[in-house]
Amino acid sequence: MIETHELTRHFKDVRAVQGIDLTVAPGELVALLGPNGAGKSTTLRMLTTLIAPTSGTARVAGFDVVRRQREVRQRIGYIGQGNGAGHSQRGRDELISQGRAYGMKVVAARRRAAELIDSLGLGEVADRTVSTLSGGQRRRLDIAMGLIHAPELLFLDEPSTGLDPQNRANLQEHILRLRERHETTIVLTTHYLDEADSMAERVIVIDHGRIIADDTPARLKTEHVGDRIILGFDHEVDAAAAAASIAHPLRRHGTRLTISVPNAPRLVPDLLEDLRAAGVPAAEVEVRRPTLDDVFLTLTGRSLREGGAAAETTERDNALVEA
Ligand SMILES: Nc1ncnc2c1ncn2[C@@H]1O[C@H](COP(=O)(O)OP(=O)(O)OP(=O)(O)O)[C@@H](O)[C@H]1O
Repeated sequence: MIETHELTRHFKDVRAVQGIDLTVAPGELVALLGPNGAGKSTTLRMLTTLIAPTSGTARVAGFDVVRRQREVRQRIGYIGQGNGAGHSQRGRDELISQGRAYGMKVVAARRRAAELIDSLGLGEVADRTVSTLSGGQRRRLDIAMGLIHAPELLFLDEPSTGLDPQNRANLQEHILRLRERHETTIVLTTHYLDEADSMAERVIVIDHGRIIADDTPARLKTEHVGDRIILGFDHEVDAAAAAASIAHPLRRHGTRLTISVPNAPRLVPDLLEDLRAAGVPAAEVEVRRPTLDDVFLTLTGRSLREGGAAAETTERDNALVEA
């Protein structure tokens, strides 16, 4: 569905995108994750023919983005960061006009608008003037606009930025449902770690215009960071004795041990039992599973949250229990 080779875009001396090789198969849901200024939007704008690459090539839906712009545009939907929908028309009419702009017959545009209003839960608001809609409703209408011509491939640039957590969750659910129904390939950009983690099967981490990792969220976390088990003991001498009996890599700080393991929840029961059998039972245990931010931190030495890159607090799987 998408194939790029050394895709590059410079703005004077800013190297926004530096040689991206990317393949996206039909039906995939891919999230481009990276801090502000990483080059996500610029990549999307090249793939949607809005700007030309400085060098390199990209084929989207089977056509070259520079030489066959019209063919590419007919096959894709693009929902940018701004608000596409106008203000004075009713949502339903906006949708129908958009369909007409894509050359659809009025009957077909009406039918498709009705279908999207249904799939995106816009039933109650479709007949209201766009200017009266809430942020979340507007964003869903934007998505319907991008889908009116039934594109094979949908690009969403930060679809949920600016929405409150409830509206964001709601929008994510709609995107997932929509994808199930219409089998659309979806590429979205986000700087919300939880959004990339929960929605995408594949996360492409971009930093300084380059792809630095590309995998499922679970594999990114296991391969780049791994789990940690933190054990607390009543006395330092017990912690030292326990450390000597544990085969996994670990660090000791006084009465606490931090153990690095691939799959903590499965290891904890045996580990606790072994320590009890060895006469050095743990007093506390905490399992810490990595977030995509930990992955980014491991890869770059920086946090995605720095500089407000990702405002959302990601829930860590921290369970502090009495052992
Ligand atoms: N039209 C432009 N002219 C000059 N520089 C630009 C232009 N568009 C983007 N840039 C620069 O290119 C770099 C990449 O920007 P881009 O918008 O692609 O990042 P991003 O990852 O989408 O960030 P954000 O999450 O903030 O949208 C930034 O340094 C940006 O300032």
